Amino acid sequence: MAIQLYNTLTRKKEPFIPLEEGKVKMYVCGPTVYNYIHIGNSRPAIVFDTVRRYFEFRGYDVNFVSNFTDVDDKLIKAANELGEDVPAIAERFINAYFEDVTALGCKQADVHPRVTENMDIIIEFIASLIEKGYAYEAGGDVYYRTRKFDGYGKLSHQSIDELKVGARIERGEKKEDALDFALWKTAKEGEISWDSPWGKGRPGWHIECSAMARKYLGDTLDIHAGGQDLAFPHHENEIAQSEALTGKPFARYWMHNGYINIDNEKMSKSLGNFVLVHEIIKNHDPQVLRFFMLSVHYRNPINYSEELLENTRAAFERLKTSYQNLLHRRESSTGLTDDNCQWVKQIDSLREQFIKEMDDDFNTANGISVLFDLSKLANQYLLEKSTAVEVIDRFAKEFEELFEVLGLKLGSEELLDEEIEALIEKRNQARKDRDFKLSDEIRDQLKEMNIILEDTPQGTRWKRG
Ligand SMILES: Nc1ncnc2c1ncn2[C@@H]1O[C@H](COP(=O)(O)OP(=O)(O)OP(=O)(O)O)[C@@H](O)[C@H]1O
Ligand SMILES: [Zn+2]
Repeated sequence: MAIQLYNTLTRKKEPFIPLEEGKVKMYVCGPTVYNYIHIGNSRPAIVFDTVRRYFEFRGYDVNFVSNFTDVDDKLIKAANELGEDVPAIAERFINAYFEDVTALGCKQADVHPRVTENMDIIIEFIASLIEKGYAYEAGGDVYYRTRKFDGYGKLSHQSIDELKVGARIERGEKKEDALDFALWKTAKEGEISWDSPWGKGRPGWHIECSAMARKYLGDTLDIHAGGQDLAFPHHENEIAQSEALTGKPFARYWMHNGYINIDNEKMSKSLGNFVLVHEIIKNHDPQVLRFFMLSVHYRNPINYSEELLENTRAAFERLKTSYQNLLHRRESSTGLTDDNCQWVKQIDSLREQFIKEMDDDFNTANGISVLFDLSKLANQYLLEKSTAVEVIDRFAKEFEELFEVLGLKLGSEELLDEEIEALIEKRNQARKDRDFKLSDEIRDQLKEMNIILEDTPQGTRWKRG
């Protein structure tokens, strides 16, 4: 069966049918790089990285493009406030973005295009829209003629008349109609700018994605994605721009992630109720944050609190401990045992269950439940008197593959200090009990994780090797 995904455009779950067999062309709106990302901003990064990984796991070749908005009003404002220039700020926060999302287990996109490096195609795009009558110049600005585009409102399911109610013409704007939006903004004195047929200025926010998505993925994409707040007006405007230019559907499937809230309010920079990823990962394993995020279906809201994050840590550790215990047991395991088939069958059926859950609109929450079932099954197996290498390996491989799909690491290199100390405590107890086999096993386990023990008269000391 095909992967089913919820399409904001049709408000239905639909089977995913790629434009080109075996391929997925996917564009995710990236950050405006004027600050560190907060936990809310990290949700689309984690969610759509997982979507990409899952498509790859199911054998698709994914072309994944995610932009950086490296010039816009917010960046210009930040530059003025900090007394720095826009490119310096953008560079700093692009680096910070990579650092944060890499820590969260996100792979780099195939292309991370930047607005400032694509000015030529953006200007060309706007010029073509003017030529076709979908845009007009007014005093150095260029606006999109919203009413001219028939399907306007189809993504956010609003009619032009409903939209008209909320629309205003701000002072100084030279729009023909309150619904029109800016494609090009004339530069104010001293502002960063680029030459264009309409004078010095910079592009509006929406046009950049239409132009860059087209350059890297073509006229029609399989999937276009971003946070729920982007559906309107950003994505609605992207559709208007792209479809007016090409006459073809811009994206076949639109995916939107739900909000991270704090006290039931959207986490956002403007409300000031945000927690930066950069800060939180100083005291919390970033993998736990990823696990936390994936424990909820991507379209549901998450009410964030540090306490909740802390609670998921124990659950995540339980999964990893099962895996570690399997690896340990491998050495003392034998060849085939009589009931191998039974266990392998059960593992197979859990794998199938995981795929079924993920095929259903990337239900990572249920996928993670299946991982807990796998862990329970593994723990049960480890209670058997004798265990077979073959079964242990099968369990271990399943853990490794399914963790990889979710971008989670089983790696012991992330052992926290407390975990190391707990293992040392366990080893001390084993030595008191004169269980030298166990105490040596723990020493070896720690050694494998690059932790070196030193027994001194004052007790056991440890260091990372
Ligand atoms: N609280 C949130 N929960 C989930 N996704 C969010 C949240 N806030 C922003 N996003 C998403 O983060 C991505 C990056 O957005 P962008 O850099 O434009 O953030 P922003 O709009 O400046 O953030 P803010 O909303 O805090 O002002 C977008 O896909 C956006 O939808
Ligand atoms: Zn966009």
